[in-house]
Amino acid sequence: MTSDAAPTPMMAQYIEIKAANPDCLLFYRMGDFYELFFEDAAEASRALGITLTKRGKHLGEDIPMAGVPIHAADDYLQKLIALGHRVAVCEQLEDPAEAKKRGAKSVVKRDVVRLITPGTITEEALLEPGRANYLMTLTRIGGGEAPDYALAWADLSTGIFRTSAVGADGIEAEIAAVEPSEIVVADTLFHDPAFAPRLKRFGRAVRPEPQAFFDGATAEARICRFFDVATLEGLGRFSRAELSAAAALIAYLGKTQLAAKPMLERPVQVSAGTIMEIDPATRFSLELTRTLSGKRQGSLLSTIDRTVTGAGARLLAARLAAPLTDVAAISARQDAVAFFVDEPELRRGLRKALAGLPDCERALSRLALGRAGPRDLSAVRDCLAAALAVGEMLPEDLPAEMAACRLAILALPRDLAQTLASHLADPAPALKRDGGFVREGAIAALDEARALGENSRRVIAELEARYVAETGIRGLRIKYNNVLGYFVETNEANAKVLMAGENAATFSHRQTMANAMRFSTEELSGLESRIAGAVSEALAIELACFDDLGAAILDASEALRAGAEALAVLDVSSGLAEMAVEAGWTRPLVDDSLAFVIEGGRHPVVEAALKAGSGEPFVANDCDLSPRNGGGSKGDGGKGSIWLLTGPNMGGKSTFLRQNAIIAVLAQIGAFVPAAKARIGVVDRLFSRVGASDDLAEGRSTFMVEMVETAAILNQAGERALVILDEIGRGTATYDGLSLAFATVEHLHEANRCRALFATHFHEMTALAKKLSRISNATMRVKEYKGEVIFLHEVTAGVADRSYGIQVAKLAGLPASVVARARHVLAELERGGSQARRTAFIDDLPLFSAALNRQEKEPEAAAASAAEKDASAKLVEAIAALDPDALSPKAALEELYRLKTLAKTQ
Ligand SMILES: Nc1ncnc2c1ncn2[C@@H]1O[C@H](COP(=O)(O)OP(=O)(O)OP(=O)(O)O)[C@@H](O)[C@H]1O
Repeated sequence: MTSDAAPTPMMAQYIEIKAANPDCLLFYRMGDFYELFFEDAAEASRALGITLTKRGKHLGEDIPMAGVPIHAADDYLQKLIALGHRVAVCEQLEDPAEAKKRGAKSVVKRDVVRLITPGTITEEALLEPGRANYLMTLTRIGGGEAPDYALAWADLSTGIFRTSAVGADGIEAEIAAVEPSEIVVADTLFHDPAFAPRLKRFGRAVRPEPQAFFDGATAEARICRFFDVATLEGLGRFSRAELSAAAALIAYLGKTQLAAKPMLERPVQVSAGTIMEIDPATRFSLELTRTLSGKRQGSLLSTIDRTVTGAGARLLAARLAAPLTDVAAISARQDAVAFFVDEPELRRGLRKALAGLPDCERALSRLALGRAGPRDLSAVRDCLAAALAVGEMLPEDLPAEMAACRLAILALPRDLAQTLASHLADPAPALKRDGGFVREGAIAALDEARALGENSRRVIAELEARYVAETGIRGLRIKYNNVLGYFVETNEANAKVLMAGENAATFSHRQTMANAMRFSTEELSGLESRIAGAVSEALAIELACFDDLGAAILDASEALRAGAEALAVLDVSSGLAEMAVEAGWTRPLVDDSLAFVIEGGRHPVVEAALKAGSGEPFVANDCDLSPRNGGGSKGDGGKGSIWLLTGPNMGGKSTFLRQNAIIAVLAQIGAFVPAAKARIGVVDRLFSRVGASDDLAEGRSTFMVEMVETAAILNQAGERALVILDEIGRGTATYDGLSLAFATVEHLHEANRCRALFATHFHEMTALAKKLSRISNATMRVKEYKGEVIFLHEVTAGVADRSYGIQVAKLAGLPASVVARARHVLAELERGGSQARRTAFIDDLPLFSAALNRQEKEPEAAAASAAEKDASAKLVEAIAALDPDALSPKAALEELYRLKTLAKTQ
């Protein structure tokens, strides 16, 4: 390296730190900015639209640089994280003055204090209020035929920590239910060609880390160390895979949070079988949390969400992602909703008390991580006050779930609430570094220091007036800047007065400016140190108060968390009650039977959309998939029924299918449902295949995706499953499709024996109702009026007489000539007859005859192709050229062979 190529000490430090964090954008702290260099600068400039500049040279080349000011860093971080970047935050670890003491050229000590990754953010500005932000680890233990898998997930911003052992088949379903922002897997699993394709669907969220993070042998010890316990026995019986996943999560937190220790609750096991399994395709097609186009607005969650706090919205999302299967637990939740339905006054009062509350759970997490500001303290204060007010509202006699909430609220520390209320100013500033967040009158010493600061300012004003009087200079001013501190300023002409005679002893010259001169005086310096002392003393008192309040909050964190959770539960229950009252929902009966009876069911999202749009009413429909002889478990009674639904396009089939699945989901999260009456025997697994989707990223066509998903259903659905299938087999040739649809329904009936809804355009299938005992036909009613079709959206028993596809096509704006032509073809086809006759009809039709003529002529045309003509001509020529008389017998034989070869080439 030549001397001009040697990096400056600072650049050498940068390069070293960057080398240790190669996969992150490095935010390198320099004064009031985070600077980025080299490729990082170019990337950040592209992603954030910030200016790319340069600073010095490295190896003879300019060093690209881009910077973001500290105060705006959160906004920039948010964008980078949303784009899938990871950011290493490198801070100055000492005062620059300290570094200077070591020598003029020494560099301020810096190091990375935190890696910001999508799954580990905690800042309010980077998080969505109503959405949990999960970091997840996936572990595989044991090779061979049957390895064990487990997941662990945690929300750093709220402290939730869960583990779950999963079967190999259920991994994607469980990941989809949690919707993590980041999934950490061992690099060996990440690169395993047999497993890697399964991770592909989660895209950039998946992150490989060293296998050592997942080491099973040290897992338990690592977890115990983190929670400072001697054994995990009291927490449940975790499988080895679960321990490995939980320990890996803790290891990853160590790597990203470095010194700071997040406040996680002890891990809670989510045991298989307690939650309705819903695979990713079903979640997608039912639009539970996102619409088919990926938006939150318009999903089931956004339609039913009447919560008024961020924590409530998160809890509702979590409940919707994991409907229960335990009847008692469902009924306990229903009791709470029912209570709020019956108590409108209390519901309103409670929702008013909770509305707009800050996020206490997230404030607590930031406090534990040492990243809190004054507003986090005031968030705790406000939540505590609201919780205590809610506690007053709640009567003693409550359903179990609410009674538990009330107990948690009553256990909240009232003295802390008082301390916070009496100490914190309102509103609080965002940053603690400038003080101003402690209320006047809270701490006597602080009031004194502040008064001194204030007084000193008054004394300065008095001093200025005195100097003016004494010197007779009216333009004399006392000013302040960071370099000189307080100083006296006059213009040049007046300065002479200050420098002459007696004045010269008082005013000592400090600085000459373009049109002013600056002086200091002893009195002024004395005052200045008194003021500075008072201000810094006041700040020190405030910061100490911040620490004390923070420590007091953390001491009570368990109770506070429980209280915050209680408020979230009350928010969800009262929100669901609000929804139920607003939209006329009812409490479903959920039991252990196999019943599935919905009377007057509605699709909440379509109904809301109709209301907001055309204002048309939604037509309610019944559905009954119960076993034929009641809900028993013997004989036919133990097997669910199947409805075969036919009807016109746009008739409302998909809506009907989906609404029944959605009602089952709502019932099992403990909500009321959009139906006049409903009885649902617990559904343990929900499958929905509605609508087509390509999976081009994985190289699968629409039909292939449909078959893969159908295969999953037929292989996995047990008798407690609910299966919704829409137009299976439509993506291939008619007969193939029809045969597949037939076989699928037969399999559902005979092998899976589950409750199912099956919509189809193959009217031939309705014959199955005669053959299979638990199949019924249902259809969407339509009316025809003057050749137009009117959709009644009404489901009735029976079979659709036709599909009305052409009428729908006309509504869609197909050219009139095409519609007329299609009617004509249809009429001919419907005249029926044998396949041969039908083909003959079609052949007679003008368009088809044209096509046919072309087809018939095609063989001739082919025969007359140039190449063939050439070959025949050659053969004729060769025969003509022969002179049999002139040939010996041997030559004649040779000629014969030659002709034969010529003929073969034709
Ligand atoms: N019960 C209902 N009451 C009122 N309007 C409805 C009802 N069901 C469906 N609709 C309206 O009809 C439209 C079409 O419904 P849907 O997509 O369910 O039809 P479909 O029979 O599945 O059609 P296709 O066979 O073409 O997929 C919906 O977007 C909605 O506006």
